[in-house]
Amino acid sequence: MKLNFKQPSLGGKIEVPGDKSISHRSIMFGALAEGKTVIRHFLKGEDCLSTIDCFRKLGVKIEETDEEIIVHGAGWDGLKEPSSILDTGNSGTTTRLMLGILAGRPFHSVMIGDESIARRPMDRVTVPLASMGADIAGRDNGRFTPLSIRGRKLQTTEYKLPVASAQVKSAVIFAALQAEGESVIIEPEATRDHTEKMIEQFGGTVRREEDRIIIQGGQSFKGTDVYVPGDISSAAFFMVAAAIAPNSEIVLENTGLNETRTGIIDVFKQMGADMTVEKTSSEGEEIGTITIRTSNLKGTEISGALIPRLIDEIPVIALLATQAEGDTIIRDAEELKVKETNRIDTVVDELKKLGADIEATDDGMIIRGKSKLHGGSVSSHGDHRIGMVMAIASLITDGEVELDDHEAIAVSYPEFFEHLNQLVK
Ligand SMILES: O=C(O)C1=C[C@@H](OP(=O)(O)O)[C@@H](O)[C@H](O)C1
Ligand SMILES: C=C(OP(=O)(O)O)C(=O)O
Repeated sequence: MKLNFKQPSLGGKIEVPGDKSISHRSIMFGALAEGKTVIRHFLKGEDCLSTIDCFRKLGVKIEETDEEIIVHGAGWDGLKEPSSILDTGNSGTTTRLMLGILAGRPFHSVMIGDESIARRPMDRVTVPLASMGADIAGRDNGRFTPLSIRGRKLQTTEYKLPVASAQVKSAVIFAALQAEGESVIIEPEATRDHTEKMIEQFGGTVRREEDRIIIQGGQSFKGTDVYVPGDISSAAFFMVAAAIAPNSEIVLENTGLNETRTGIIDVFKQMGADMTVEKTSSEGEEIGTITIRTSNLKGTEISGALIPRLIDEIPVIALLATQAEGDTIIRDAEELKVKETNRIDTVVDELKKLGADIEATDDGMIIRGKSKLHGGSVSSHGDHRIGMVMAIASLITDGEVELDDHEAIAVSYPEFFEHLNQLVK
């Protein structure tokens, strides 16, 4: 795809598509609940469509209209042995969370994903699940897909997460919900808490005591209505676009503002961005409006507890940092190496092709600011977020950007180019 924007300004108002993490979980809880769940503003990205497809193969009736997804749950026992392989596509969230569900169901299932999923570590989930009695086999001792799950009765656990990962936490929560008695999950650093919030929304209970999440097994859930807020991880691309393009001001309505996800807002503030954030609803998931204008940015340091709160936004923050005054240093972000691609390497390599002064480190990157970017040929490497970073970069390049494999963007943001063209003046 050729991108030739001639350094435009951005203006206007959009609502980004539904949050990916919440969309996945709404299908999962809807399937496990008894009765009907109606989901509005669901993300129809490829990853969430993979989740729908897997639950249909497990015997759950799911209807799709333009406005709503309707899940007809029949409780935990409503899931049936699938007669074909569950294909999780490109989605780590689908693969890992479903392992926690399937480990405790009384049937056999097989899971496979795409080439990227086949490289991503699954032992971070299969090891704690095995300690609860799960029987999961896979390539390289259960480290990689394809995985075969023989569902069994599970025991409770007290598990301290070795990595800050909401996917691992959520998989263990789904397993703990099926065990008899109380399980404790200890989280050294807070990660997104959509699973915990959704347990309550579907009529269950979960206790949080500092870094301990306490789950009572044997809970059942009741179908409900879910509104999925806009995905702040998708909004991030246009926040960066408006901050770095000249004479710009854009408004992003109904964006999710869950505290465990708003690290990017903290970074924008640290960098001195011209931005306002207004909360419009605080029931369940917080929602609000973000307004962002062309900004004079300064470099910053991003590390520690902030990392899990903006993990998927780091590639686009790297682009933002190329336009700031001074250096930006990102540390403690090794997790980027096990995403759809090694995102430290892909973002550094691709931004360099456009003239950015950026260097990979063991656990992050160093970006020197005020780079003048030029055109060039780049690739998403099949990673949706890298594809969107390069498309946003093309707004400020002197010359055309040729983006290979832009189709990957449909994984999390099918309307991305439509929204981009709408905002470009
Ligand atoms: O739980 C989730 O929905 C997600 C958790 C994060 O992954 P990790 O748990 O691997 O950090 C994030 O990168 C991913 O996009 C979605
Ligand atoms: C890492 C991501 O997703 P997942 O782990 O679900 O593939 C992402 O969306 O950036």
